[in-house]
Amino acid sequence: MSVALLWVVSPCDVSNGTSFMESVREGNRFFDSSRHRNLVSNERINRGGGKQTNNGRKFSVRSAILATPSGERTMTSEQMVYDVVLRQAALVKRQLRSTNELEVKPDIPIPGNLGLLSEAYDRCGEVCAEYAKTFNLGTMLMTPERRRAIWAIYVWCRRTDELVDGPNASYITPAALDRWENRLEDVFNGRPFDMLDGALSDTVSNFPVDIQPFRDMIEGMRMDLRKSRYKNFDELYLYCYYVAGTVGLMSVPIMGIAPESKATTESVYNAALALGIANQLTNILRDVGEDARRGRVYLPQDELAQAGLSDEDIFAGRVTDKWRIFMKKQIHRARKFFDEAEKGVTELSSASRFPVWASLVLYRKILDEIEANDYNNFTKRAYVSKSKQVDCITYCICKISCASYKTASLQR
Ligand SMILES: CC(C)=CCC/C(C)=C/CC/C(C)=C/CC/C(C)=C/[C@@H]1[C@@H](COP(=O)(O)OP(=O)(O)O)[C@]1(C)CC/C=C(\C)CC/C=C(\C)CCC=C(C)C
Repeated sequence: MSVALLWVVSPCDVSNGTSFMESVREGNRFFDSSRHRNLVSNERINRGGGKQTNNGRKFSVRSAILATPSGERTMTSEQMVYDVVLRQAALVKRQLRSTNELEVKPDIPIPGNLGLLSEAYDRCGEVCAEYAKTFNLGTMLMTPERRRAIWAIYVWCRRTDELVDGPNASYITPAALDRWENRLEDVFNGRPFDMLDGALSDTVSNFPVDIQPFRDMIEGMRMDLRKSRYKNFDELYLYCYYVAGTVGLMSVPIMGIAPESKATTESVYNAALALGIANQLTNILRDVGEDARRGRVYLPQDELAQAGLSDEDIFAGRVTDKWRIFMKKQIHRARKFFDEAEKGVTELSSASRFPVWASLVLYRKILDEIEANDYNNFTKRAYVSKSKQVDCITYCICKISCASYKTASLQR
């Protein structure tokens, strides 16, 4: 399956890492960039200039995130990430204010043989259907424009993750990630390299999506290359934001906030961030054994030490009482993030709620399964059975129907 996706990632990338790098370096060769640059600048004018800021040129959150010149951090990870949340929320609000303006949007030219935007989106849909069946099913409730935009984002995230987690991961260097980031900048500047990038280029020109979460996801991949231990939860939080919280921030501008929602835009984005963090923490707790076999320990080192545990205990894979107590605390923390996320789901546009609920409920259930395995996440993979998945989905449908009923009665 991964090989199939890598082909989708870039047909010339499969054989070895060098051709991947070549492809990134020569990313614009199919493209008439001068023509497109004009089209993009026209588009910006049509949108009242909002897009310029959207594409991230005016701010550099990265430098805020990292450090002072002396190398010391001045804020916690949570504070720094909240900056990105505020930025994305501000962008959405700006776009809302300018929605009355007439938009004449040029098509993004798609490189490659097929040439058509709709085919590019169809290919994204196929990848989604292959890799994320349940989620893909949920997207069927969304409007066609939203559904295909979410597909395009999904595919970009999957390709980014495959760079460090796929079969060619050993070829990936920080320089290759830099090239992937350059290619991302090209996507946001309307200069896609391949058809899948083309779908994303079109998406980001249609929806108020900020580039920063995309850059930050690549930063998470860099972190994965250079780091295999996390000193404390602050460090882990930043990693979880990079690789998963970003997905929440990328998705909400597409899914949309319900017009009747009274919640602030910031609070909805915060909930989206929380869902990403909760999912990633859960993923980490489920995969402790698997990660340890790759020499990785994502659990906060200071909390392990406080619990009287060390990396050696993890590598030995012994489920002791100390481990159970430690795990209970970690699970408790992940659930808190799910609770935070729940508050945002009902604020999303009605057609987007179902896939989000489904992903929240199914992922949260993994925590119950870790408990049911008596905290043995070394040799047992917590897994939600098909019948439990059906129960979860039924629960989501009920929850959504109740919420819609309540809203309808309030409006009457
Ligand atoms: C409806 C929905 C879930 C939309 C998200 C669609 C989307 C763009 C997904 C991209 C996911 C992806 C490929 C991310 C790459 C990095 C990565 C692998 C992150 C881990 C996901 C699990 O993936 P994996 O396939 O490895 O998992 P399994 O091993 O198969 O279990 C993550 C753990 C995190 C993914 C993060 C999310 C899905 C966050 C979603 C948040 C929202 C959609 C915001 C919802 C809004 C509110 C207000 C709550």
